[in-house]
Amino acid sequence: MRNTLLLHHSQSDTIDRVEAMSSSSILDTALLTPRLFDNCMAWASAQASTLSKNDISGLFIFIIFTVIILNYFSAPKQRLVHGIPVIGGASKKDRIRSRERFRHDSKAMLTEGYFRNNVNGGFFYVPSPLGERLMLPVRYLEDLKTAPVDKVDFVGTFIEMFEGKYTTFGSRSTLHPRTVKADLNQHLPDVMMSVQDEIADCFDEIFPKCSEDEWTEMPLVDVITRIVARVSSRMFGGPELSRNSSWVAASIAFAIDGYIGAQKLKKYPEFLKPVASRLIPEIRNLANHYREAEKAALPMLAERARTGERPKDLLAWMQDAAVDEETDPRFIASILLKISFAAIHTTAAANSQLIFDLCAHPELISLCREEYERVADEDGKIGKKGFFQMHIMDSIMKESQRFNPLLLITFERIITEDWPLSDGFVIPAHTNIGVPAQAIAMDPKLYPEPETFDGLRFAKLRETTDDPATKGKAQFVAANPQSMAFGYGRHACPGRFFAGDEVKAITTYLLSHYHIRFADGQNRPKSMEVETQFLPDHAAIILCKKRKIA
Ligand code: HEM
Repeated sequence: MRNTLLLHHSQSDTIDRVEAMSSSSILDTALLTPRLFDNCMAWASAQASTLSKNDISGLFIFIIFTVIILNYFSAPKQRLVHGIPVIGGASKKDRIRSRERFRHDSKAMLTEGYFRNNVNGGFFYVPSPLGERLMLPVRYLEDLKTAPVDKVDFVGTFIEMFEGKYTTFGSRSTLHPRTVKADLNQHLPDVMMSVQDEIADCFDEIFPKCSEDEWTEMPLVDVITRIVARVSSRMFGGPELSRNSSWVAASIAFAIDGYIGAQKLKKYPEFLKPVASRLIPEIRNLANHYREAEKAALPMLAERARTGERPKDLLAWMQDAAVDEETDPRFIASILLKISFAAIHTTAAANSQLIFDLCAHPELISLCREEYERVADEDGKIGKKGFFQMHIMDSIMKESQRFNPLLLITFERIITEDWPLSDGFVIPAHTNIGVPAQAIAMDPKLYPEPETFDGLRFAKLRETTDDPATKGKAQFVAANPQSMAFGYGRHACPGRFFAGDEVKAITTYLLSHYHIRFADGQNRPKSMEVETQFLPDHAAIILCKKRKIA
């Protein structure tokens, strides 16, 4: 998910920061700051040489006690609005139990909240390890979609979710959203041409070798993630970057290490995190990934600065668009990792879910193949018009995402000061807000027979209406109050147009060259709930066989 990533600082010192971690954090937080903790520790160490063993133990107990007290009194307290239902019960005991439940049963809690309260325009709280999240009825999205970022904070949610103070996840730089919006989306047709070359190479090199006669087992999510990482790297920095296997490995591992590291760190109380973060191997690995990003990007940036060469890739657009501290090549290299976090696992998840759905509904596969034959150019590639004409594939992708979006909650924001809505309701400061995206997608008022997977649902809608707005809303890339998988408003995913074409191109290549199916008796793998995330089953295997192409 997600996601823009990195702290607000002159990011040239990212590696040092990860290594020295908390010593110079500039993130303001009402929780105990790492600096305070480090200062305490430094002072204690200085004193230790002159003290006895008993004195030292006493000193440490005193420091930890002081820290806990400071932490308690300085932590921002969430104020619950009286009268808004809390899923699982409003008493303190119930909320503590529900916060735990949210870790693995979030979908049911959000469904319960939405269909009992929100569907008719009511708010509800869903307890989670981050506190009681306030779920908003979508009519309030208009009040919030362009709110100032310091009052309705998007990046803060990543910093909280991924322990950004220690993992560096969560960037307040706008360089990458800016360039994705302004440059990538504008040059998408050109980019997609080279991306399709990369896909063919990826299938040759990464996809398991299959015969035409026997079915071969394939761990789908792993293979697709490696393909998406390479294909995305082609867009980030051309063939030089996509063929750099150390970079590609780092771009995949960065997200995994950051994610696992954050999960491990969450088990510690706030005041121990500055120390614990230095001991968690995954968080320590992040510094290596930054080094790898610099090793890959710095020579490319230097060469391009020397020759004035400007290939059509994100690295070049970022180099041109960078201002002030963003112009530091080490900063640009670090942003490459942030954008790969936003782009790779998100797209790989959507693509894997789509392939699971195609295996579960094999009748759709032949429709996709026929559609590809209709829209492909003579050389087999898909052009701008062709991508747009792929209504069937687009529809299946959207239906697949309706059932299995990557995020159960989107439009996640932290309200930093009391924020009045247009009807006078005030969201209290320090509230995490969001919209239950997956529950909305199952609302029968919006989607008739929502529990039925109808791959052609959106294609039929596009064919049976003359209304351009309805046609637009039926597209995979639509971001509106009924389709919240890509968020909404000022931060709605700017990479969704690339992601949509990338998934179409990868899946079309797969279907044209291979047969796919589940093993006999195998059901569609269920997604895994991890708090707000709804992840494709990484252990699931599908079968594939090379197609005989006449
Ligand atoms: C199917 C794949 C993807 C999904 C499901 C997805 C989902 C999202 C979501 C839910 C948000 C937050 C929106 C909000 O809260 O309003 C977001 C933001 C973002 N996404 Fe994506 N994303 C995907 C692919 C990509 C790709 C391929 C890129 C880059 C090329 C990308 C770049 C970004 C960026 C930069 C942001 C932050 C925007 C900002 O700071 O204003 N995403 N994405």
